[in-house]
Amino acid sequence: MANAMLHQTVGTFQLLGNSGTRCEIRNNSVKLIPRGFEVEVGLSKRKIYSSREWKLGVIRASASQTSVVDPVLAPSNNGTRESPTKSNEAALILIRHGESLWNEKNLFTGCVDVPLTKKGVEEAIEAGRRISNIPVDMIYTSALIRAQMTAMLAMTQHRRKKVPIIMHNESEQAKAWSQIYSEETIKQSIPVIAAWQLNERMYGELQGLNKQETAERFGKEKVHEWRRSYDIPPSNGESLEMCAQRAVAYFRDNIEPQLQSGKSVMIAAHGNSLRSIIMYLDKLTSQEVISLELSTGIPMLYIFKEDNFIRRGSPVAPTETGVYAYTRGLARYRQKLDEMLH
Ligand SMILES: O=C(O)[C@@H](CO)OP(=O)(O)O
Repeated sequence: MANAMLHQTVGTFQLLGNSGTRCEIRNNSVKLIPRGFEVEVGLSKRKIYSSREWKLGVIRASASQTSVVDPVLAPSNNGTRESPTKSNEAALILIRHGESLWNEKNLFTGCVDVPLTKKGVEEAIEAGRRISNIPVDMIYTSALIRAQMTAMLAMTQHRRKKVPIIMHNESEQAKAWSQIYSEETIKQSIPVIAAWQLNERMYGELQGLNKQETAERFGKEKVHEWRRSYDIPPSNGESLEMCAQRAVAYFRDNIEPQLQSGKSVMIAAHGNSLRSIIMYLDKLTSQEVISLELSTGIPMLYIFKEDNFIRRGSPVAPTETGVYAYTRGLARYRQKLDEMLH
C-alpha cells in the first residue's frame, strides 16, 4: 500500500477475515466483497457492510495515510454525490425554530435574539427524530440563537451521527482558528452556516410588545395587516416583501447551488423568513402567502430535482414508510443507514 497523492486511487488492499484474501480494485470500484470482512487501508480499518454498496465505494489515499470513502456519500460514477440519489436529486428540509421564550409570552420578537423554551427544545428534538433518516449535507440557520438551537438539537437525533460544525467566516482570524486538519474528520462533519439574511423579519417598533395588547390598542385588523399583509411594514420594520427580498436572494445565491450540486440541505429559520422562501419554492402569489402559517418545530420536506422543488409535506416519524416511498433515493439512503448501523 504505497503512499499516494490526495484522492489518488490505490491498486490493492488487504481483506482481513477468515480467508485473508487479497483483492484487486478495478475501475475505481471494489467488487464482490463478502459481508463482514474488514478492509485495511493504510492505517485505518473499516468493516464492509454489504458488497453492493462497495461497488460504488472508491478507496482514496492521502499523502501519509489511505482512507476509505464513506459508502453513503461516495461519489457515483458520474462524479456527483450519492445523496440521496445519483441523479442530482437532493433533499431540502425547512424547520421553523421551536417555541421561544417570547412566543410563550406572546411578544413580537422579530430580530430580538431570544432562546427556546423547554417546550421549544422538545419540539426541536422531535423534529430531529422525524428527519433522522433524511440526508443532511449542509445546514443553514439564521444568525439568531433560537434557529441555531433548533438545528443543533434536531441533529442530535440524526442516525448518521455526523457532527454539525458552525463555520466562522466573520474574519480571516476566525476562519483560520477554526480550521480542521483531518480529511476524515471533515467527512464526518456537517458545515453549519449562519446567515443574518435568514433572520426573522425585523418587526420595527412592535418588537417586545405584547400581540394581544397591541391588537386591543390599535385594533385587530390593523395588527393583522402588520402581521400578515405582504407589503405593509410596521413602523420602522420590514414587510414580508422586504424580508423576502433578502431571504430569497440568499436562498437563490447560496443554497440553491448546493442543492444543484446534489447536496441535501436543512434550513432552520423563522416564521416569516421561511414563509417568504416557501412563497418562492411553491410559486405562491402575494395573496396566497397571506394565509400561510407555519407551526414551530415542524420539519417540511422538499425534493429538489431537475431544477424543480417538489413539496413532500412533513415527515411524520422515522418509521413512517410513506415518507421514504417519496423517492427511491431517500429509501436507499435509509437502507444504507440501516445497514451501517446494524
Ligand atoms: O413575533 C415574531 O417575530 C413573529 C413570529 O413569532 O410573529 P408573527 O406571528 O406576527 O409573524
